[in-house]
Amino acid sequence: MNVSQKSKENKDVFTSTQEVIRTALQTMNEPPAMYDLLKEPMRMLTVRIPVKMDDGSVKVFTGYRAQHNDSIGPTKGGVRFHPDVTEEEVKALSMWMSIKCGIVNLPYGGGKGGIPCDPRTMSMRELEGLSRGYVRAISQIVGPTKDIPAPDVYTNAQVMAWMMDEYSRIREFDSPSFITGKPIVLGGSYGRESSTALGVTIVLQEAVNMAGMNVKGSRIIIQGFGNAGSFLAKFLHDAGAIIVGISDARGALYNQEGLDILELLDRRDSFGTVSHLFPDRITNQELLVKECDILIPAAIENQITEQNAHEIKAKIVVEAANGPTTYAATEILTERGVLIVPDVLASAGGVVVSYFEWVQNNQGYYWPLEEINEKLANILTSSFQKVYQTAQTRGINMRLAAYIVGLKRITEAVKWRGWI
Ligand SMILES: NC(=O)C1=CN([C@@H]2O[C@H](COP(=O)(O)OP(=O)(O)OC[C@H]3O[C@@H](n4cnc5c(N)ncnc54)[C@H](O)[C@@H]3O)[C@@H](O)[C@H]2O)C=CC1
Ligand SMILES: O=C(O)CCC(=O)C(=O)O
Repeated sequence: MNVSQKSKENKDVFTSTQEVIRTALQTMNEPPAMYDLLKEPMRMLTVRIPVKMDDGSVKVFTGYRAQHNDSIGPTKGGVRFHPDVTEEEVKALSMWMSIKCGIVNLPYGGGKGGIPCDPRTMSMRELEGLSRGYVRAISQIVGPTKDIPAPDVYTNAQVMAWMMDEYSRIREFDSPSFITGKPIVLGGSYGRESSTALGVTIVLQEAVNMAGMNVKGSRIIIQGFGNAGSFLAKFLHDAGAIIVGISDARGALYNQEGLDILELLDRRDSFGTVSHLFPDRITNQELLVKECDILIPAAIENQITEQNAHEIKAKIVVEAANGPTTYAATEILTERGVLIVPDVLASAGGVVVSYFEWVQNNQGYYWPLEEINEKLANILTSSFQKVYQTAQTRGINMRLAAYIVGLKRITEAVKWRGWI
């Protein structure tokens, strides 16, 4: 796909998010001014970041940080390093974060950052320069009580550590609560690394119960084998599911008898790539329409569209990725009786444990893993039920229901503050 097609797709992601927000607010009888406030991030910063590359040249990168709405509290959300990042995509991602935080009741609004770049072709020294340069460029608008970044696609605990160190140097005091997803030794939380996948597993279990199915013995396809996808494959494999398909940026693997997940986990690289090691690779698009009971997109946006929604075989789609299904495809799948657990609910485990990390940093007292996972399970189980019941009671699809649940707290906060 060429650059202009990608940027058109990202624009579509942004405008269709606006449409779902508009419909949700209308259903909630909110005044038009509420939509005017929430249809765009309240702040969008674009920065230029010069980085000295290993060959002696200077490369200037573009960076974005979007802050959607801070009526409930500081904004929160990951930073993405990926070649396809665009301004529209980062804006949409920040809007989804607001809704996600609203659904799981966190004292945050949504934020998101991104840099169009390809970390797979950069050295560690260049990546460190880029991570530190990004923090210097956005330092005025971020901070533990303003906007708290975290990992997303192709960023990890090492990138968070560099960013935290740079911020602490600028402010001249140690600031662990500036960012989450850090290594444990620097104030990271137990369970953050696996939290997105654990959250997906918890809501998947709820969805399976509602559909009268069992995780054990279910045939599952997972698109994406990075942080979210790889932990998910392990958790679901351990729960007795048969993982029949996985994929990464280079292709996909499918075997209706089940893949050898432990071997794939062992051989994947640090960017979540493994499919190129096998000769019988298929494409990501071919994988999505293969036979399975449950489909879990856990990579990037716009994967299930009007083009392939009719061919999806799964009975349940659980969105670990942000924005993998277009709204038109949501309607087609719902019409076909496919139960969708939307991204803003299914992928909320990461930000929930990021919140726990921030709380622990602020109080300087750290919780054991069992306590974190138990708190996470309670939040996500009740959030699933809230969204599911809203969908049932109003006779609407799960995505619109999730937006209504998520927007409710934001609109309340906006009104109490006297903004509208
Ligand atoms: N890491 C986190 O805490 C959270 C992540 N998410 C979402 O989960 C999704 C995956 O994120 P992570 O696992 O953290 O990223 P990651 O960087 O660890 O892994 C990304 C995976 O997607 C694959 N990928 C990249 N470009 C692709 C393409 N064009 N087509 C197919 N596959 C491609 C990569 O090969 C890799 O397997 C994203 O949508 C992210 O926003 C959501 C909530 C939290
Ligand atoms: O952990 C966080 O703060 C945010 C994670 C994130 O970017 C997401 O849920 O999409």
